[in-house]
Amino acid sequence: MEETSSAATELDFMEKLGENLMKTGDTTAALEVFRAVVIKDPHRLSTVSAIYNNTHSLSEALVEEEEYHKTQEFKLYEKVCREELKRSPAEERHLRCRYYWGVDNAFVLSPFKIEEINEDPFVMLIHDMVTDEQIETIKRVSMPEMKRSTVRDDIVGGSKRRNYRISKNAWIEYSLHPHIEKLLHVLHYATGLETQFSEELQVANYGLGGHYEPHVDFYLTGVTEEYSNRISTSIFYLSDVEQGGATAFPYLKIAIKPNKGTVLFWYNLHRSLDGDYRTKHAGCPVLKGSKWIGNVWTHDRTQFAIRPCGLFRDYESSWEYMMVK
Ligand SMILES: O=C(O)CCC(=O)C(=O)O
Ligand SMILES: [Fe+2]
Repeated sequence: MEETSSAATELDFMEKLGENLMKTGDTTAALEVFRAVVIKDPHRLSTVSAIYNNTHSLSEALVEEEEYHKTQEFKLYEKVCREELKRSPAEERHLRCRYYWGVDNAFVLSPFKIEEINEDPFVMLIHDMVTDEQIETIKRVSMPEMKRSTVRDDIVGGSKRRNYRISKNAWIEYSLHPHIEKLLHVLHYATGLETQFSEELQVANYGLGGHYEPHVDFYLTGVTEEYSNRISTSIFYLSDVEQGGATAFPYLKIAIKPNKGTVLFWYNLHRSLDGDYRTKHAGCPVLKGSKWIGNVWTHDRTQFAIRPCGLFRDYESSWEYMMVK
């Protein structure tokens, strides 16, 4: 429904009020105001999330990382990395391992080995999906291009180096080699997603102590029809890691150990295409060995055949995870 201009002004005002409450440090009150805004106009979820996240980090700009390290979220992340916090067998009992013949039964002769990791948000592992030959090619072409990783700055734009992400990475075009092209092709058959709407392959390498602290992969700002959001993440594990280096989801209590050739897949967005904050995840510190991964971020354009939207906006279920406590 179109907003009338007076409703818009009221919502603008409420957003400003929320922002000011954030600056005074009263995040609980701010969130209440933000929630009221989103209930009135769900389309404002992305602006409200951006205000929330921006103000949050701006107010802590100087000591941001130290402050973050004191939060419950960070403690949760550390526990999940150390495997001190896991789901109980009861919580996992509905999850299955199964063979999947792929879209159009195209892989009936060599079905995908799917291990369901979580139902909602959906997370799965696809075992033995990448061959050693493909992995060698990916490493060979990306090695000379590897540079210290940066992160996108949603506040002032651009990218910068941050201590919360210590690794090297390179962006590789799929068309560079048939082995790399095949990754996308197979990913389509395994997931049903139109993988032509994917970013270039991001190859990353973490050395000893390398890590990537909790974050979401979806964009908080800058999403347009032209540049859509990251509906899914697929992490191609290109090496094993002797110790540490799991991909951890603090709120889901899941830590996935890298296993060479396996792909970890999850949806970042709700069916309503709102960001799902339950998917916050991290690369735990590498304690021994070296970790290689390839990231494929597929965008949400024309994915409705495989993932139609629901009847209702479903962002509510992940709202509380937006706030870093
Ligand atoms: O290293 C990992 O396991 C996670 C990497 C990640 O989350 C990312 O590159 O966005
Ligand atoms: Fe990520």
